[in-house]
Amino acid sequence: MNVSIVGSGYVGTTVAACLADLGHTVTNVEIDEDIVEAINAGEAPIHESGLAERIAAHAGTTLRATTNYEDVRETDVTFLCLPTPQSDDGSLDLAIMQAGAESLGRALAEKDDDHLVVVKSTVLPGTTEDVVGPILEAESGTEIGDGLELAMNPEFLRMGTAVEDFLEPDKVVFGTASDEAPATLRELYAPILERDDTDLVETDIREAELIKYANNAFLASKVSLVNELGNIAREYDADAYEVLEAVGLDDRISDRFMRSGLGWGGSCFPKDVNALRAGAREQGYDPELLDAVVAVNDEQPRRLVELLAAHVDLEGARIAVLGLSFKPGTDDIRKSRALDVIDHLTDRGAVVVAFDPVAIENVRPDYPDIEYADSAAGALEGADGAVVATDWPAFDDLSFEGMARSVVVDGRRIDVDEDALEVYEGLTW
Ligand SMILES: NC(=O)C1=CN([C@@H]2O[C@H](COP(=O)(O)OP(=O)(O)OC[C@H]3O[C@@H](n4cnc5c(N)ncnc54)[C@H](O)[C@@H]3O)[C@@H](O)[C@H]2O)C=CC1
Ligand SMILES: O=C(O)[C@H]1O[C@H](OP(=O)(O)OP(=O)(O)OC[C@H]2O[C@@H](n3ccc(=O)[nH]c3=O)[C@H](O)[C@@H]2O)[C@H](O)[C@@H](O)[C@@H]1O
Repeated sequence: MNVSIVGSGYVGTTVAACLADLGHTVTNVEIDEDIVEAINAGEAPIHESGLAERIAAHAGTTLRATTNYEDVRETDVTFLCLPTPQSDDGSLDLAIMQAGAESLGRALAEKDDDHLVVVKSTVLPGTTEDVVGPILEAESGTEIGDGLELAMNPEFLRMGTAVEDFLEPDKVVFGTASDEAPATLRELYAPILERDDTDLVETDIREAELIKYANNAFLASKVSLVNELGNIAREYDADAYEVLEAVGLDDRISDRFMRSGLGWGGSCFPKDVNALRAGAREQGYDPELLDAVVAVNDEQPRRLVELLAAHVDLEGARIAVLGLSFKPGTDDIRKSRALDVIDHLTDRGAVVVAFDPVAIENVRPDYPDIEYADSAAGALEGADGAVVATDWPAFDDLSFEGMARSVVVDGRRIDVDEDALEVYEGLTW
């Protein structure tokens, strides 16, 4: 099938490369010329395992990128993979989606054949039909249902394992409002749907939109609940990891997303939980539980720094921060809990020396006044204390030798030889 993908970030680039791998012909429409150039040169514009080789294999044949929206006319289906960030008040900001829909609609005005537009971005219920649809109709001069079809197909991939998650998902969700769209989507996803482990959910557009938010809200809530239980466990001098490992043996609960500590960050959970809270309020419902989920998450970095302050006078102290990315396996620092830890430390007068295997250059512009080290050992050298903010595997079994005082507060439960340290505190154990 001939497919166009608007927006070539984490989702758009991954989906494009994977669809090309499944045998489709794919055009990425992207406003960033550097990204377009990279893809056309056969290079991955972002770091994701398995992505570079797929782009290299298909670029120039069945995969190409362009800044020209008119190229969508050569395709049968367009996926919108544009950012849906949060506004200052936490609500969903649709400005980029609206601009993208306008450009797409204008390009489709000159197309005679039928076209299917699929929203893949995370959007609140009603956005596809009440915002994107009317813009497409107005700009293209074609009515939905009469040459133009709409569908919603949320994406559940995680950063760091994006390719694997897209090609081997637990579920695929199609939200449609016509008879033709499901058949087209089934054909497009055929090899993925043929897997025994992939469930297909076919539903209406509103449900598909909400499934995505409910999914993220559930996972973020699970981690906040695990953190609250971890905080309580610590008060009782109990080990939350042992407790929750046992709890996770219950099939109804599962052992995944059970790691307590510094909390959840990233470009998705924070903005999506906030958009759902703001959207719920707009609909007249007060989402008290989701408010608490965010409140618990926001407290964990402060709690970590309090634990350290119980052992080290932070004013003027040299503190190593190990890990900056919002989780291991990525250089993404958006809403990383590590940044909150750094803010609390510097507010209390500490001298921060940070290390991360890949994310330092993303942090430096916003934090030019802290120190950065080339290695974990370099960050620890002469430090009066250390905090673990990201569970990079490379931090397991680290030697904390060289610290002025080996006081370590761990927010992520890495493997540590506690007996070799003066003080070792786990945030929730
Ligand atoms: N990053 C992730 O792991 C996941 C993200 N999502 C959702 O997918 C959507 C996209 O997210 P990401 O790929 O992370 O965003 P991103 O920010 O990585 O990429 C978006 C791309 O769109 C481009 N763009 C902006 N305006 C444009 C326009 N008018 N025309 C063409 N291109 C334009 C940007 O230059 C950028 O390359 C969001 O709604 C997000 O919530 C869903 C599942 C996973
Ligand atoms: O909507 C999205 O964009 C994506 O958001 C998350 O994916 P991602 O943000 O890449 O990362 P996760 O692996 O879910 O981790 C999110 C945060 O939760 C934290 N976490 C996760 C699991 C856990 O047990 N404990 C924990 O603190 C991580 O450290 C990280 O900060 C979801 O897992 C994806 O399914 C979804 O598609």
